[in-house]
Amino acid sequence: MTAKILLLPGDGLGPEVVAEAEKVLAALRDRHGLDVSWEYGLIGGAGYDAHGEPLPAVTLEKARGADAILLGAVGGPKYDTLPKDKRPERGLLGIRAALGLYANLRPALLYKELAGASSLKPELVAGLDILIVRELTGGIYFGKRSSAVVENYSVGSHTVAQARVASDTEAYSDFEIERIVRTAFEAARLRNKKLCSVDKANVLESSQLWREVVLEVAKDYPDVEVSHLYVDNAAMQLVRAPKQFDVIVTNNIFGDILSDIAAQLTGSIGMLPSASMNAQGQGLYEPIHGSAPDIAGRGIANPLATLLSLAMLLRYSLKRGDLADKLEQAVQQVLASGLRTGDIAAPGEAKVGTQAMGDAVIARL
Ligand SMILES: NC(=O)C1=CN([C@@H]2O[C@H](COP(=O)(O)OP(=O)(O)OC[C@H]3O[C@@H](n4cnc5c(N)ncnc54)[C@H](O)[C@@H]3O)[C@@H](O)[C@H]2O)C=CC1
Ligand SMILES: CC(C)CC(=O)C(=O)O
Ligand SMILES: [Mg+2]
Repeated sequence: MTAKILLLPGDGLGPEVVAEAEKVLAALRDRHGLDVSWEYGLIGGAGYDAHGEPLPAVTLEKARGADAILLGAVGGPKYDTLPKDKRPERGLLGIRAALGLYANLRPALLYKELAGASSLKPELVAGLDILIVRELTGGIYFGKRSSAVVENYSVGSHTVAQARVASDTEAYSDFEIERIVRTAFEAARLRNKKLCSVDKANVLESSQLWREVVLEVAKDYPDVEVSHLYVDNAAMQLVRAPKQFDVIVTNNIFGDILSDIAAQLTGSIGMLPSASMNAQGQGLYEPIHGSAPDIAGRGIANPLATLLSLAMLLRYSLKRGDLADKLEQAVQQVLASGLRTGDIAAPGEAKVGTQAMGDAVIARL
C-alpha cells in the first residue's frame, strides 16, 4: 500500500531543508520504486499566519491520517510577542502531545570526515556514536504553568510589596518514566548494552522517582550495564569524554539541552536527526535544530539533519532499511567528497548552499 507522508516545513529554514527532503523522496520513488505519496501541512508560525493557530485542526487531522510525518522547524522573532498559547513552539509541543509521541530518539554520530568540525579534539570524538533517548510528552514543558502579579511576595527573609511571579512544573508519573526507560533499555540491547540515566535526583522529587523506576526496570535487563549521572555532571562528561556513553535516557528538558551539546560534538547542530515515536509505532521525524532565524531565507542552511531524519523515517516507519542505508551512505559520500555548508566548513574552506548539498546527496542515491 502506498505510504502517506505529511511534510510540515514550519518556519525559518524549515521550508528550505524540507524542500531538499522532498527532492530525495521523489528520487527514491522514481529511481528505487519507493511506494510513497506526500502532502503538505502548516504548523508553527505558518499555521498561525494561515489559520490563527500554531497547530491548525486540519494539520492535526492530516497528521493522524499519515503513516509518518517529517517536520522542519518552528518559531522566529516575528512570533515572539504573540500570546503564549499562539506561539509556534506550542504547535510543536501540541502535535507531540496530541499524537502521544513520547519516545524521542536522537542519535549523535560523528562522520569521520567532520572530526575537524567538532569543537572537541579529534581524538576525543573519533568514532563517536551516542543515542540520546529523551522523554518528549511530559515534564516541565507540559506541567502546570502560572504567571501572576503577587502582593507582599517573600523570598526567604526578603519581602517586596509587589512582584511578577512565574512558575513551571516538572511532574512525572511512574508510568511515563517506565515506558521511556524501557525504550532506552531495548535500544541499548541492540547497541553496546550500556545505559546511562541522567537526572537531578540529589535535588528534585521528580528525579528521585525517575531513578527509582530506572532501578526497577533494570531488573528486566540484566544484560545491560546501568549507570546514573546528575545532569550537571553529564553535561561536563559529554564535553570531557563523550565516548564513555552508549545510550543516555533522560527527561524532556535535560534531553533537549544535552542533545544540543551532543550535536556540537558531531560538528554542527545541522547534522543531528531525530525520531519521535508513539505507542502505536507512528513516528514524527525532525532535525533537532530550530528555525535558525539568523540564517533562514539565505539558502545556506545545512539540510543533512533533515535528510538523516528522512532516513530514520524510511527505516522505522516505512520499514525500508535498505533505502535508509542508501541515503545515509549518500550523505557520507558527499561529506567524503569535501562538500560543506557553512556550519561544517573549516575556516577558509569553500562552502556550498542548501540546494547544492541536497542535489549532491540525490546524485549519489
Ligand atoms: N524543533 C523546533 O522546531 C525548534 C524550534 N526552535 C525555535 O527556533 C528559533 C531559533 O532558536 P535558536 O535557539 O536560535 O536555535 P536554532 O537551533 O534555530 O539555532 C541555533 C544556531 O544553530 C544554527 N543552525 C541551526 N540549524 C542549522 C542548520 N540546519 N544549518 C546551519 N546552521 C544551523 C543557527 O544558525 C544558530 O546559529 C526559536 O524560535 C526557537 O523557539 C528551537 C529549537 C527547536
Ligand atoms: C519547542 C522546543 C521544546 C523544541 C526543542 O528545542 C526541541 O525539541 O529540541
Ligand atoms: Mg532543542
